[in-house]
Amino acid sequence: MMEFSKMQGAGNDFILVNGLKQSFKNLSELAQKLCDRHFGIGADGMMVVVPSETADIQMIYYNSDGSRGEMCGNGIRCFSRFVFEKGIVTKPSFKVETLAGIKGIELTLVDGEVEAVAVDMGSWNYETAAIPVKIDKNEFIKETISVEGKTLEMSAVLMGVPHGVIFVDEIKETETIRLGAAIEKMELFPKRINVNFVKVVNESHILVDTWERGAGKTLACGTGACASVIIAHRLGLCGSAVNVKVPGGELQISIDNEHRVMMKGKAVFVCDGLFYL
Ligand SMILES: N[C@@H](CCC[C@H](N)C(=O)O)C(=O)O
Repeated sequence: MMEFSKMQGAGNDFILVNGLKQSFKNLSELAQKLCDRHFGIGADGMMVVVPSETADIQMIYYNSDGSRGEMCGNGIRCFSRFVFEKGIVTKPSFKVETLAGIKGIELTLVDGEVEAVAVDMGSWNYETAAIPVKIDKNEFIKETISVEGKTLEMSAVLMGVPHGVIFVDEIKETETIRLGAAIEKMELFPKRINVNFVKVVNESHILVDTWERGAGKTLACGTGACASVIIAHRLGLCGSAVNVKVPGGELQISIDNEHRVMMKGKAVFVCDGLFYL
């Protein structure tokens, strides 16, 4: 038996495991087992708490298909509330090591309760070699792709994990699923890619629907919300402080003068339990 917590951030749901108390042989298999919505608990991803030599604590992230993700925006907010409320980290401002670097966390406490979590997501990278995109160009901005009989304009950015952003007049969930699934696995993206369909409402409000690499269509994607704002801002479609509405809730994203992205949103406990291995 193993102890777990289930949490969600804007409907992006996760299983959290304290790796300081329990050790596991194969985390990829464990993630697939726990995240299975029929035979397991059900979640978009799994996070394990492990010690860090360079930050206050380290987050290991796996997608529901068992692949490792370098970073997870909604996940790190849940992870931060988890380590604070379980007494693993005792201060409301701390640092979390991820495969995409060290992220600064600021918990908003109201009457001792974590009301919101702000994350300094760091900077982004447009270089095609870093994202990666298999194309003979330095950046992948407003490029034409053909998929499932459609011609689309897409931009890509690395926001800890690879993201594609496509602006649309209307978000259609069926299209997010049909096109997202096909784009994720295009040869153009050798490490696969997350795909965000974005409708700009005005310069401070956008709607985002995401197909996640390794997890499929989810109700929210934190890094995807950041990537969507970064690209929309670069193309002059929105300002530097944006409210992002996703199917499962809302996130506040802002870009500062030093090219750092800040993300703020909720992190909610669903339940604690024991899982039969
Ligand atoms: N849900 C996420 C992103 C999780 C990782 C992603 N699926 C990948 O493997 O790139 C978020 O909130 O950022």
